Amino acid sequence: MIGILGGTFDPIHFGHLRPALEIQECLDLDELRFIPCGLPPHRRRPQADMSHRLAMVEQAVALHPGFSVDRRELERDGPSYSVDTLESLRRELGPHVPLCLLLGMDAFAGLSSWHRWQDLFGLAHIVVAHRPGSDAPRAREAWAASRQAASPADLRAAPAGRILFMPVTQLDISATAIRDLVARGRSPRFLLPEPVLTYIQRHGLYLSTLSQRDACRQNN
Ligand SMILES: Nc1ncnc2c1ncn2[C@@H]1O[C@H](COP(=O)(O)OP(=O)(O)OP(=O)(O)O)[C@@H](O)[C@H]1O
Ligand SMILES: O=C(O)c1ccc[n+]([C@@H]2O[C@H](COP(=O)([O-])O)[C@@H](O)[C@H]2O)c1
Repeated sequence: MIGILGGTFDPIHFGHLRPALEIQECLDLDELRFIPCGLPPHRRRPQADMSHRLAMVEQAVALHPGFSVDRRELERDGPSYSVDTLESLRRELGPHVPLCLLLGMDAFAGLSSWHRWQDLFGLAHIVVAHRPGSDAPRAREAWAASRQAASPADLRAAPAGRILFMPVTQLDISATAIRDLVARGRSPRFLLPEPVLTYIQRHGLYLSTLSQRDACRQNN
């Protein structure tokens, strides 16, 4: 069984990595692929370039065997719709391999606004990680009634179509808060892996315009 976690990853942080690891272990996933999106469909353009976001994801996934990076959304033009990604994965994996799309509760709450959202269930299971401040009781009720899986074993029994809610360790970490800390000259250390922090510092990512000017002056 394969899991995928899509995200803007601007930057990747422990709020992505720890729940991903817990879900991978709990579901006994053979592989968990992180899929950085090229052009996020429902939000402003990312602050860091695609190449930087990819490099940070690569640094992070290298820390754990069983994690990998899938670049297909970066290599496609147009908005990175999940349904297109799942269709291309399904073509490669064939119809029988169980595939799990991992989402945080905040992303799950907006699922019915996604491009061709009804088709997602024919392509993958949906595994929802609880996230601090993001309970979505109405979305849960609406969706769970017909599709909720009772256990990880239910997911293995079919290639797609079920929803599983996973009570992972609650980490109140967001990429927005990390970008904000850096822009204010504060350290985001211990919210994200050290190699990712080093990468951010080395490339001067997320600095405010003022700090960018200072950094440029220091480099010249
Ligand atoms: N702390 C967290 N706990 C659980 N899930 C999370 C957490 N942070 C992100 N996710 C989930 O990971 C996926 C990718 O998230 P994304 O890259 O947008 O990170 P983010 O921290 O939400 O970013 P931003 O603050 O820029 O919106 C989404 O499904 C999101 O719900
Ligand atoms: O397919 C869609 O319409 C769609 C709409 C919103 C978000 N997504 C996907 O959901 C994942 C998390 O998105 P985000 O904006 O929270 O980083 C990422 O893989 C996006 O491509 C997908």
